[in-house]
Amino acid sequence: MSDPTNQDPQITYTEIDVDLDVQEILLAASQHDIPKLRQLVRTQSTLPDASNVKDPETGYTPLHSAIAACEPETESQAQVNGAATNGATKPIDPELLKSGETTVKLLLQEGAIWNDLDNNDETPGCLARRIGALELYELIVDAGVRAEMLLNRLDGYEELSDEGDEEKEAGGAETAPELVDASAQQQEPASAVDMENAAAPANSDVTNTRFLDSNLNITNDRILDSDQNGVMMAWESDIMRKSAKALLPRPGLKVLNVGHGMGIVDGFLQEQAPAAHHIIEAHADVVAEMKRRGWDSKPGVVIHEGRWQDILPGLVGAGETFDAIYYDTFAESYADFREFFSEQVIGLLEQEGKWGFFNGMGADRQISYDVYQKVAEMDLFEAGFDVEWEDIPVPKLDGEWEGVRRAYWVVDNYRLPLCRFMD
Ligand SMILES: C[S@@+](CC[C@H](N)C(=O)[O-])C[C@H]1O[C@@H](n2cnc3c(N)ncnc32)[C@H](O)[C@@H]1O
Repeated sequence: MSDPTNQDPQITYTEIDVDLDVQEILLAASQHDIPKLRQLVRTQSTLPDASNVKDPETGYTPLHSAIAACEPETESQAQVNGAATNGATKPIDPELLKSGETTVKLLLQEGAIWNDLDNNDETPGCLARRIGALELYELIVDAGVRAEMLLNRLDGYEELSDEGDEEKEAGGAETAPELVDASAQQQEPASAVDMENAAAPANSDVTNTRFLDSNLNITNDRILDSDQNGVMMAWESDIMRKSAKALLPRPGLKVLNVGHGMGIVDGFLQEQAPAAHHIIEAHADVVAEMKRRGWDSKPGVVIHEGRWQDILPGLVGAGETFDAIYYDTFAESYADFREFFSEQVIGLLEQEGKWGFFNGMGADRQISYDVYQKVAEMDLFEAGFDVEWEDIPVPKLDGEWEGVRRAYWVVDNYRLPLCRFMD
């Protein structure tokens, strides 16, 4: 057994120094003391990553501390100025908010991670939103957009390189964490969110292939993969109905749906009486189920068995075009989605056509949802599309997740996208 009194004094002093350094930075951040904070994070600190230190008890980073300092007091239930109150929250002092903004901007410039988690599972943006500091929330969202755009570009850059490709395809190289829960390990910040299920790893090729090789559990109200991830759930029906109606406003149009799942959106598309209805589906179990339900004998329906990556070039080559396109796949990354709209939709959509997608990116945390809405908007713009968003309230889903590995939907409103070619 070791003797606890026999410690190396050097180590003890170093630990104390490190702790004091951390507390000094966090204090300067919470006091919005810009000169001191700048000095500490730039020059004075011996810490390797001074902008991202953490309080061991709360998990607060300097960003958390700067934002938390703006939290308005709750007027005491008991008495304020002698009168009883209802416990309402006071507005944030404008001066405090202003100094908070300057501090947050400085920290972001100095490399503070926008989505690091504290011990309460909150990112700095979550904290800002909870206390009503919306100006600070927007600063963090913008930082998230910049980080994600950069990472997405770097991801594309890596793909151009020949070297190491085999390793990447074998699943060895791609370790970038997903947008939401990677936040705690954000020295290598997040990237490549999954389009729907944030529980699935972000390596699109390997993950999609593994998903397509796995057995599915298909019931009346859900499809689960072999890891109990929700592939599709009946609570999404209202979203599917509204998407189908927005895409096909009148009968006689030509539509393409990518990803049949439970056939919910395809059912609603059928109700709009399309002249032709193409469906691409890659999973053998889903294809078998759709045939069992007679989809292959519905008038005007054409089923393409396989991945859209393999099917669409043939359709483009054959000169097929559509008035409406819908995209809702599973276990694909944002990079796949971007490839879909920037490389494929362009060749398939009629000039006056409309297209949409299941907008589940980052939906297990409001700030991630907001960041990815902006990222998608910018990439859609770059690819030549305008997008309109319609907010649809999502009912409370508390009972829905029983038996599902992870709740992939947490935010209050679904933002339904409707995209068109720019004028
Ligand atoms: C979320 S479900 C679609 C749900 C559908 N919107 C509905 O209303 O029921 C996703 C579907 O996409 C399919 N899928 C996944 N990757 C695909 C790919 N690369 N190409 C085509 N289909 C794919 C899955 O097998 C699954 O059936």
